[in-house]
Amino acid sequence: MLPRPDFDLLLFGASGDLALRKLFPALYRAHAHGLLHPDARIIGIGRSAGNDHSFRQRLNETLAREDGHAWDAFLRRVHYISADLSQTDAFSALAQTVRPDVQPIAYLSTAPDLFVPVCRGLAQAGLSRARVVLEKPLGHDLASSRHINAEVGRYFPEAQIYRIDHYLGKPALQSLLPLRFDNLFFEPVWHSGCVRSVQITVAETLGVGTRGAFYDRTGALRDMVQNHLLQMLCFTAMERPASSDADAVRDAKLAFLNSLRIYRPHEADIYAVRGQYAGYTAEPSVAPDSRTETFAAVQVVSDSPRWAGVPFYLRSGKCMAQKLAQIVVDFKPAAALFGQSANRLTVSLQPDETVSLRVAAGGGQTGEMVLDLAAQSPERRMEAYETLLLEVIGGRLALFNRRDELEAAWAWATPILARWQEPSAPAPQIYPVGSWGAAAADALTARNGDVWLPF
Ligand SMILES: NC(=O)C1=CN([C@@H]2O[C@H](COP(=O)(O)OP(=O)(O)OC[C@H]3O[C@@H](n4cnc5c(N)ncnc54)[C@H](OP(=O)(O)O)[C@@H]3O)[C@@H](O)[C@H]2O)C=CC1
Ligand SMILES: O=C1O[C@H](COP(=O)(O)O)[C@@H](O)[C@H](O)[C@H]1O
Repeated sequence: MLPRPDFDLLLFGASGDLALRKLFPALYRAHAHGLLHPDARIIGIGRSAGNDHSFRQRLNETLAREDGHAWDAFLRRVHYISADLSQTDAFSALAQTVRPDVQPIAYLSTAPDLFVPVCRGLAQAGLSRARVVLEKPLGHDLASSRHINAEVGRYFPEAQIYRIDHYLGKPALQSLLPLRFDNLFFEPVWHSGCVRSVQITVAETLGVGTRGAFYDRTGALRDMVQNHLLQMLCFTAMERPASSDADAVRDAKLAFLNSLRIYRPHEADIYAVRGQYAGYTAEPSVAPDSRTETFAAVQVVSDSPRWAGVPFYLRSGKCMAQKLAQIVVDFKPAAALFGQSANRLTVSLQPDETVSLRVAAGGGQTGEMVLDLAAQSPERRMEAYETLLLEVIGGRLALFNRRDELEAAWAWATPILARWQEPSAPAPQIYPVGSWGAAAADALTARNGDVWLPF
């Protein structure tokens, strides 16, 4: 077992949706499996009034667990402070609650407009040794992301900043690196000579639910594509890193992101499609005339020599037919001798965690070789947020985004977003709930003689 360092976690936004739905359950699971130091504390901070007792009661009501002993012990770790983080005087009292001899961790599960005031407040209150965890979205375009990064960088060095993309905590995505780089079977054919196309789909069945106010300002390209899908693409298409160190992997991702073609407005109209599910504008806190996209599909082009001419298709949306996240690498057919066949490698992140390879089996037959990652794993599969929280506690940066990577991703996404702001841009195409998104996305693949896979 890895060492279990002691810590005080200042969880900003503790009363919010993400903290209650994902972060506290993840911390509880880590606790219940004995992965937290016995003295480690979680100090929740929110604007709502409350104290340790009332907040524990709230957790009890929201997240009650059956196994009473572990849950009670977990609740004893949890404290709550009510503070208005936009006020500079909030921080000295917070800093005094942190034990001087343990690692402070500040997890900012708040809107990004609080990132700078909180970082400034923490540093001025003497907590500049804290590790700082920043939730996405870090800004809403390249300029705002640069601004936040520059401001946060005035108070904390890059080595203490953990920018979350929870897809990097998904085990099947992590499996992609050893799959590619540690197997002689794959790396030699991982290039435009053998790969016909790459497709990445992250589809959700639910709509925006209670997050309409946030989502309507955000949209699918910012919410999912700029971060989760581009990270999946980086793992799929980056060059071999010089080593497995955090910075070597981040250097390789950065180089790939810098190879992506930045679209001019007329190219955005050709290569990017947006859609909106029917009924979206009637959702709570959504503008009745909203043009926000709940579905985005983009053909990405890399100018790296490895990928010359290979289309990368990305799509993501809400209210789609199925909840799934997968990467499909579609290989070119070999010159036919016994009948034509093309291999296809599918890495499924969810709902199943599998790697499937379609192979020709002779006599015109093709079959799937399926590796069930979850069934094969001798260890408990952790949910992404548990993995990432344990990485922060352990001080390991490899699964977090570096500033330059994030800005390269924004540099790619921002011109498309800017085009979509223009009145002359094609409006989002309405798609039926339970479908595969805007039909116009089919034109992206059809143009190259492809279809969205595997449907
Ligand atoms: N929810 C999700 O599924 C995901 C969210 N995220 C990101 O995580 C962040 C948090 O999201 P979410 O939990 O949904 O947001 P919520 O709006 O549900 O929660 C915001 C939290 O911030 C607190 N807060 C707001 N203003 C202040 C203030 N002035 N002083 C002190 N506390 C304040 C709120 O306190 P109070 O409620 O007490 O007023 C609440 O705890 C956002 O950046 C979001 O984009 C990222 C991925 C998924
Ligand atoms: O970051 C986000 O991700 C979730 C989807 O995450 P998943 O792990 O359930 O696939 C998405 O619903 C949310 O809108 C977005 O902010």
